[in-house]
Amino acid sequence: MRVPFTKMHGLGNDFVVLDARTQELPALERSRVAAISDRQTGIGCDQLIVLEPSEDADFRMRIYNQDGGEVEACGNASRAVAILHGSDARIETAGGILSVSPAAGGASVQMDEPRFGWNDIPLAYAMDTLAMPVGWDMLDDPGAVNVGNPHVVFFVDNTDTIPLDRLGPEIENDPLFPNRVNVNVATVESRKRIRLRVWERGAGLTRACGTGACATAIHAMRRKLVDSPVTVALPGGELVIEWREGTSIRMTGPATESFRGSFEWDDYA
Ligand SMILES: N[C@H](CCC[C@H](N)C(=O)O)C(=O)O
Repeated sequence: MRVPFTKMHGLGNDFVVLDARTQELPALERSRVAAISDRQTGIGCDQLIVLEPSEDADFRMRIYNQDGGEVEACGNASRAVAILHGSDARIETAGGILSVSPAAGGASVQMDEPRFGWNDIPLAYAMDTLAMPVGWDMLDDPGAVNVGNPHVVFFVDNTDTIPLDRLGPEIENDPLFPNRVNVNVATVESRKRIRLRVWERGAGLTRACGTGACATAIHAMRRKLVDSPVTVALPGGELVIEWREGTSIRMTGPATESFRGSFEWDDYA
């Protein structure tokens, strides 16, 4: 079966988007997701995105990490799908309902309120998620935020000096995080600007992470280090995050359609 796809990215965090709203697709096994996502032997992407019909929203967006695992949220993909859809939409995800509005060259995304309870992240045992008494090597005193998916946030003097390729997987897979975790290392440059690098659960180092930018901005606001809105500068570019305690999160930034193609379903088992 020939399957059309759209290759997209948000600040270099890239996606293969399959539209199952009009074309029925067989179930996606982990191995097939990993094969399609593989940059050497497959099409290559950080996440595989599948659009489906929805009872509760305009459509549903399923998100699969490069390792084949299905997850709850993907901020950059939400903006990419918004421009693909071409008009305002409510999108159902496993992490909640999103409202997206495409604009010139990008989109803004309204997401559910963040959650901070230790068992909402989730963590394996109770602790204060605003100042967690844990550390790994030079990374300590983190915060944890769930923005549909789980994030841990460390503030450091200079993000470029952190060996995230080594510490990222160690923290991602630590038993403290029963669902694993996305690892954010951030430098607060001013009350209006944060620099961020992310080791993503199930995808590794990416050029940008939309939910990571949201989680990091919110944690910095909770610690009174930045104001809202704040600009988050990732290796791939900048996002603007707005949030007030007790309200939903708004993320605004670019998204791009790279190219369209098709593949033979049975080529990726
Ligand atoms: N790795 C993330 C999913 C993708 C998030 C990232 N690509 C974004 O833009 O939010 C997770 O396992 O929760």
